[in-house]
Amino acid sequence: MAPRKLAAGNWKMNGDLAALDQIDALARDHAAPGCDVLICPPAVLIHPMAARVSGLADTIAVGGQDCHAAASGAHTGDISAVQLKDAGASHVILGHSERRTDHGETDAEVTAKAAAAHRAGLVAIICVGESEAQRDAGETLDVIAAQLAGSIPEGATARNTVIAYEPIWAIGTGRTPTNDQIAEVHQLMRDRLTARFADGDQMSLLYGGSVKPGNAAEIFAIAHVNGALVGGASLKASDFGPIVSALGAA
Ligand SMILES: O=C[C@H](O)COP(=O)(O)O
Repeated sequence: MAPRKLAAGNWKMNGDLAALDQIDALARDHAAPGCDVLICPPAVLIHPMAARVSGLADTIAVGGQDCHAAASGAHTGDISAVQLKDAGASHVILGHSERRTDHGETDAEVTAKAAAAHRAGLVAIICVGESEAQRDAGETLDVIAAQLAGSIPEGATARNTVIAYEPIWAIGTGRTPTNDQIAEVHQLMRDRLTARFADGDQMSLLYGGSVKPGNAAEIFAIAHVNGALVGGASLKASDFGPIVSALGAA
């Protein structure tokens, strides 16, 4: 079985209730059979967005951007995977570089969060990616291999886990790696996942970092790129829709 195609939008700390209209426009204008579509809005929008998509003919999944490793407890400001599920989420992004940088998240913490997501019945989208200094130092493949080894729990399967490669220097910058650089990392990820997990050959691998309507088709043609994790261009249906369509056509 081939990995599932996934177009995932990460709204980060953007959007409000009025922005939910983008969901209607996306569903109306950009159906892409055979391609899963996911939006991860700020936590306060998960439940209203889930309610909004439940009325749509073409399903759009809703996800969180982080979760705590515990199911409940005295953790002010945090949200558990169980609560995300209860609010209507089916996925959660974990280990995004902005979480690793802004909140000091370690590989071990990402693993614990992913295990919690799996226990709650969520698909964990686990992010890895090198800094510009690491790429310049020729350390990219070692960094990615180490993050993969350290950030994925043992119970991961192709059904409950997606891996996203996001070079930190490409996020929100308008810069992207060359196709060969993306291919090299995605081949490494496929090899490592296949070696470690029984169905690692079926895990979806996303590329993220300045994906736009203008470069999406080219990126989706690269081997072992099964979709995208999109930031800025996921905020408007007029940008995200063509990316979804490009993935559907790939
Ligand atoms: O999670 C999404 C990524 O950080 C990519 O963001 P971007 O598409 O704005 O570069």
